[in-house]
Amino acid sequence: MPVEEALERLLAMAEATPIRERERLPLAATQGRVLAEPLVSSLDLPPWPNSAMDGYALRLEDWKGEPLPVSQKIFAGQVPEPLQPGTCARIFTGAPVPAGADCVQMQENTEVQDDQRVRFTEPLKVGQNIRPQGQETTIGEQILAAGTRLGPIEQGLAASLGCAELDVIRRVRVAVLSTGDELLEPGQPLGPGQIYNSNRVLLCSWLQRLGCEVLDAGILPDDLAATRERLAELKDVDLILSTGGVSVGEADFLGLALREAGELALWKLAIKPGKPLTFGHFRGVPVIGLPGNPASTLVTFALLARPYLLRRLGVQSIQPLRFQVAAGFAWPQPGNRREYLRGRLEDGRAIIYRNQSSGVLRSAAWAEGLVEVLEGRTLVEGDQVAFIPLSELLD
Ligand SMILES: Nc1nc2c(c(=O)[nH]1)N[C@H]1C(S)=C(S)[C@@H](COP(=O)(O)OP(=O)(O)OC[C@H]3O[C@@H](n4cnc5c(N)ncnc54)[C@H](O)[C@@H]3O)O[C@H]1N2
Ligand code: MOO
Ligand SMILES: [Mg+2]
Repeated sequence: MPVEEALERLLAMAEATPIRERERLPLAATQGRVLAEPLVSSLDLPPWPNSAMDGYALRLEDWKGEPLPVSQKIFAGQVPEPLQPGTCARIFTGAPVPAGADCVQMQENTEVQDDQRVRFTEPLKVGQNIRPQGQETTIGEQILAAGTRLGPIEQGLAASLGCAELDVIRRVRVAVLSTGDELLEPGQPLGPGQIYNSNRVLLCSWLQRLGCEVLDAGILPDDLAATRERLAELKDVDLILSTGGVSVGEADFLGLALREAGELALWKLAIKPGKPLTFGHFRGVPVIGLPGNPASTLVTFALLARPYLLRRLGVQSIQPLRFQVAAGFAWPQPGNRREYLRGRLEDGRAIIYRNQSSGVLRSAAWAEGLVEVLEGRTLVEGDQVAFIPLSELLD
């Protein structure tokens, strides 16, 4: 199955089981969360016309080339008197423009005379250096759509509109399961035949960055009965995300357990790394089985599980930024799967890590992004390839 089709099917399944429960949170606690309601402005921004510069406010008509006396001084936070005709007002950035004034000259373009009157040394236009009321936002305008993910910028924007709390979709509850008899948690001495579990922490901390509630379901031995049992225990979650045990080996039981339960939906993708990615349900709970090789786990989580999770929350824009760059490497052998090579940009070209084995997580730590090579494609140096920054995928 081509990658696009797999993604479409995953997204369709996500849309069929949207998470709708919401909670009201203090603004500062909404980082990474998804807006449940459109954010509509209850004020004009700015609420009143204000000065964009430190200088002098005046009515242009009053200025006939002669210096003007200063009738008041207005700081940000103060409420000015209406401007006396024939005068100017000393004004500072962010201070309200007095009624009657229609432009501000910055102080660099003025000279204060000995008699304290102000001479304007440069031409002026109506509206100059005034930020009009409602220039950014007017009352009733929709500022952010429901389904927007909140980050520092959106939080800042909500604060500028006076929101102290926001309604967000509750977190997705994800159980993370690592499968494999060979796995050992870091911190213990490695025995013969063992390797440390790297997928667990990789996924748990990635999910946390995405705003998920993570339930660490530990390590599952390679055993069909144990797999069935553990899957059955994880019934209060929105998704079971496992790694390993999805290929065709005699110790790969995850796909088998789903097939047995009659709910295996997706298997064998034209993606490298990540071919055996598995999606299904176990007694109604969605299960995504990521392939166990660490780089396969990473690529399939980034490109398939992440958008699935975001879509469960109602997020519409899930496509990461990608751009075309010149390949700084050759790709002489066309593949029958779409490849996501761990690469970086050097002198404007994409170069790739020397070892692209799906077992080598170090390739991704070295990389700045995924270089997409389409199925059937060959490349000579200088050909255009798509580059997806990893930073786009991590949050
Ligand atoms: N005969 C075939 N063999 C394999 C095929 C195939 O099509 N035919 N596909 C290969 C591909 S592609 C992949 S990817 C792997 C996927 O295998 P599984 O998802 O079943 O994963 P495991 O076999 O359990 O483990 C694979 C590999 O990854 C290591 N691993 C697993 N979990 C972790 C973890 N939590 N932390 C670190 N490393 C982990 C595990 O030790 C294995 O080395 O199958 C190929 N085989
Ligand atoms: O798809 Mo497996 O693609 O070697 O990592
Ligand atoms: Mg296997």
